[in-house]
Amino acid sequence: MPAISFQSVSKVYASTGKHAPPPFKALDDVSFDIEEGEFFGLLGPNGAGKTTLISILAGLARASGGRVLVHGYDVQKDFVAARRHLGIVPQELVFDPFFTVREALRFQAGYFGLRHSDDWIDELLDGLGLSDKAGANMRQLSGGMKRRVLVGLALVHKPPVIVLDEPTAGVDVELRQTLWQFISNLSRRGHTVLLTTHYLEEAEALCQRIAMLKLGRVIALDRTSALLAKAAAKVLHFKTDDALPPALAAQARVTGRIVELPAPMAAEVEHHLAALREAGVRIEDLEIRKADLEDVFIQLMSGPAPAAVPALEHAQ
Ligand SMILES: Nc1ncnc2c1ncn2[C@@H]1O[C@H](COP(=O)(O)OP(=O)(O)OP(=O)(O)O)[C@@H](O)[C@H]1O
Repeated sequence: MPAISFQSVSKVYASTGKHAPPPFKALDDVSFDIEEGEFFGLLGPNGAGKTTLISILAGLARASGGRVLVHGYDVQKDFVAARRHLGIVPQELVFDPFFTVREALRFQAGYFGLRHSDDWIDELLDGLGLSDKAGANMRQLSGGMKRRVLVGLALVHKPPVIVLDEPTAGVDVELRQTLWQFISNLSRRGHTVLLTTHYLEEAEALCQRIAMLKLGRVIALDRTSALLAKAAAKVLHFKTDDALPPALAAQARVTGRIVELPAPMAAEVEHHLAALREAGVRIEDLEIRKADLEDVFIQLMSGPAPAAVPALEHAQ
């Protein structure tokens, strides 16, 4: 049985009020399964529908169509059982300012009906580097520490499925490392992890499979290694102050003076260099590097309007 099963999920945000925008389809027939024990990445640009999908999974929003199962429990019909299997680390820093860290964790454990959870709470505090802050009031914590507490709160009932919605947005390198070490440990212990992130190198390093969403549809779903293999084999990286010839400009990723040009076949490296020479483009600091997940992401996101990936391809 999959840990999470999204089955033809759609979401239309209704138009509310007189001057409101028309109804908006944020998710369109999203279907895929996440297997037990998988570390799974959900990627997509701003507005792709990631948070909407996670809100439906968490029971915070209702799907307009389709259904979502967690360990076989429907998130709407069997909300309590489904929720018990889920630990959700939200994007927003929401917390109760009146509790200490330990009190907040105990309170959350009680909410899930767990009474003797102090050993686990100590392990969580230790793993998240919060032991010395256990008695601190939530108001006294830095933003990064509050985020660690949110992770603790999500895990206090030992859920088999952990969902992290952009957990490292605006977080320093040290916390990112602590967090990933901790989550990777849980993954090794058999927990299922669903991660949404904008840091593609994070997804590349951690996730076994990745789904990419664009305008509410799944446009790619595969093992991370297979997605990388589909990417351009090489990327030309250089600096220039000159305009690129139109044929190359259409394929290039330009950031200020830096240009990156995908070259799926070795021969294209030569071809690109010849085209640049012919157009009189002066280049500096040329490097030829291997493609990474960011290249795949950009290729897919800049492609034509999405066609959904057939549901049958989703099985592992
Ligand atoms: N309550 C709402 N009412 C109307 N439209 C909404 C609502 N919430 C989200 N949307 C729209 O649905 C689309 C998907 O939003 P969503 O927040 O799920 O995207 P996302 O992939 O999580 O983006 P981000 O990476 O910016 O967090 C967006 O176009 C957004 O404007």
